[in-house]
Formats: sequence, C-alpha cells, structure tokens
Amino acid sequence: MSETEQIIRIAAKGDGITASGRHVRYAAPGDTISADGAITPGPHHATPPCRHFGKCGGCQLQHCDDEALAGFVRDRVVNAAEGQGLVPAKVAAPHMSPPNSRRRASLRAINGGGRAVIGFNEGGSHKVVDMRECHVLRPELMAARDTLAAYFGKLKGKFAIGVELALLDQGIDCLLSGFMPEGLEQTEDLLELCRRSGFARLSLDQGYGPEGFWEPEPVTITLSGTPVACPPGAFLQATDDGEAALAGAAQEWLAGCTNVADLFSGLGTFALALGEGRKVLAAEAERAALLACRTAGAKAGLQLEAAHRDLFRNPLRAEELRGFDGIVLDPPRAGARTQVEQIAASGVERVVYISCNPSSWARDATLLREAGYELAELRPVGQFRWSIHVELASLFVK
Ligand SMILES: C[S@@+](CC[C@H](N)C(=O)[O-])C[C@H]1O[C@@H](n2cnc3c(N)ncnc32)[C@H](O)[C@@H]1O
Repeated sequence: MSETEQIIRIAAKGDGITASGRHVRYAAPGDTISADGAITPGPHHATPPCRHFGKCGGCQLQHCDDEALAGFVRDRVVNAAEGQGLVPAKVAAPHMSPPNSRRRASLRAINGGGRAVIGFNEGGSHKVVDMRECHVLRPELMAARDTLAAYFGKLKGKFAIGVELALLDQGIDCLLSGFMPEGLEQTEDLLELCRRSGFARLSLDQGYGPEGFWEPEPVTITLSGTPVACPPGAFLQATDDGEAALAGAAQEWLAGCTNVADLFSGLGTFALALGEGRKVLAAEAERAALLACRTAGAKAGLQLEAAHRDLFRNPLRAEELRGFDGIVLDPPRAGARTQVEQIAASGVERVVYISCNPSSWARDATLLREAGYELAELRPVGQFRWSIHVELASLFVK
C-alpha cells in the first residue's frame, strides 16, 4: 500500500474507498488517507451540520458535500445495474431531496436517567439518540418529537415506545406502539397534548393494530391533487419532492398508455398520478390502503379499479397482464421476483419499475432483460438525504 491514498468513491454501506480497496469511515471522495488512517479532507469533504452525526443511525454521509452525495446516489444505482450486466440507454441526473424535507419518521422513546429520550436508533444499535436537532426531518416532526418528549418525561417506570410520525394534510399523525395512558390523569394529559399541539391524529397500538385515540376530523394525504384517507402507519414516499419525482417519471413514461396496472399500489401514489384519460388497475395487499385508494379514485371520477391481492403469493399472471399497455410497480425492499417473472412473460410494452433497493431491483431487472426488454432510462432518487438508502425510477421497453 502506498504512503497516502485518495478516496475515489463511497461504497454502498457509506465507507469511503481507495483505489486499493481500503475502506475508511467518514471519508469523502477526494480525501487523502495516510498510512495510519488519518483523513485529510479534500474538496468534497463537508462539515456535518448535525451534532448527532456519527452516533445517530439516521445519517451516514453528512461529511459529504452535495456533489459527492449526488455522485453516491448515481453510482449506487448505476453500479447495481452494471453488476447484473444491465446497460441503461440513459441515466438522468439524480433527484436529491433538500434538508428538512422528510415527512415521515420511525423514532423510539425510552427512559434514560429519569427522563424520556426520543430519537432515531443509534447506528447498528438498539440505543436511542436523544435527538435535540435533526436536519432531515420537517420542522413539524421535530416539534412533535419535543412535545412527546415532555409528555413521556412525566411517566414513571421503564418504557420503550415506538413513535411513528407523519405529516398529513391536517397536521401531525402520530402512532405510538407499546404505550397506553394509565388512569384519568395520563389520558387527559395526552388529550390536552393533542389539542394544544394541533395533532391531526394520535393512534395507539398495543400489539393488536392501531386504535384511534384522537382524530377531530378524518385525516387525508393529498396525492397528485386528490385527498386520500390515510390509515395509521400507511406507506408514504419519504418527501413531497421525492414523491413528485417518482410520480412524474411514471406520468411521463406512461403518457401514451390507456390501460395501466399499478402493482404494490399502496394509497395510490402512482395510480392517482396517472389520473384521467386511462384505465388504471391498482393492486395491493394492505386492505385499508387499497380501500382508501379505491374511494379516492371514485371521488375524483377516475377509471380506477382496485384489487386486493398478495402479489408475492398470487402475482398478476402474464395472461391477466396482457390487456395492459403499461405497468408501474413499486414493491417493498425485497423486490418482486415472482411478479416480475409474470411481467417478463406478458410482453407488456412499457414497464416502469420504481424501487427503494437497487440490489433487488437489479436482480429482478435481469428477468426483464432476458425476456427482451431494454432499460431505456434510469433515474436515481435520493429521498433519504445523507443516508445510504437510495431509490430509483426505471423504464423498461419491449
Ligand atoms: C414501497 S411501498 C409502495 C406503495 C405505493 N406505490 C406508493 O408509492 O405510495 C410497497 C407497497 O407494497 C405493499 N405490499 C407489500 N407486500 C405486498 C404483497 N405481498 N402483495 C401486494 N402488496 C404488497 C405494501 O403494503 C406497500 O403499500
């Protein structure tokens, strides 16, 4: 190994890598690494904005400037494609979400040293960060965190509470798991907290599914201009601008299609974006989300049919797909191998594959390539700013 080496890129797990393959934590592309591992910052090394960086599991890359972050997101997607022998005809510049734009978060609350600690988990640990600031969350989510910290601070005894926060049309939606107020005083305090802090909804899950505690008016999330009833804990794209980038890709790429299947449709982020002028079939396993999507589509006067279906065990078969001229799919992190096998066999002309995991996407995509599809465009998306989670939109054409 030479005396000093330069970091040439960021690896999938966030380490900087030198040309000789040495991994260095918290090193940015262009940094110089001495033989003893000391980092001399290069032109892309940034000062992390958050005091919790290095401990908090929410961010891994605050030491990288915007150019290095965008490069990481692009490389992660392109390398996943190339690793499976996929050659995109076009790679768009990455879409990067700005600071303080994330509209949902899964935090944990525990008691430590006689007070409540609420935050993301520490990296690679079950410990919780006492999150005094956050540069990724919307300020409304941080304000809700602070309010809950004050409430939980009054609880006696040990606790470990799951805290899911999302920003909906009416304000903060909060789902607490593993907590139930005890007695009249705690219950009234919690109601007062909801009133005073303008929470839109608070639900409690004791292990049997969310139960309503506070919801003065039914909550909605507006997707592509259509308000959709939002069940507690429903999937939402992480940022407004990320949703717009992904939905925009589906709209653009399926513009000429008249009969589209939206698979793993959730609340209808893509089905509703595809909107008027075509038939859309939305298929999804989560019943509450599917019903919300169906009702919203009907109210908006769209030709939207919603099918309740487990697409892992019972994928839409090639024969069922053949009537469509476009498909958009957005499966969970594991990908959708069995469903993609059926899509590959269907020969449907345009397939838009949205993914939150470049590795499972690339493995699935090889099935499309083997069936004669071309990867016409790849759009890397960095909704989880400063983290190693990378998403993408892709267009396959037969
Ligand atoms: C990444 S989310 C995408 C949701 C939606 N497309 C959106 O953008 O808001 C994945 C969706 O797949 C659904 N899902 C998970 N497993 C499924 C299965 N076996 N069959 C059908 N849908 C499933 C989840 O409920 C979730 O709504």
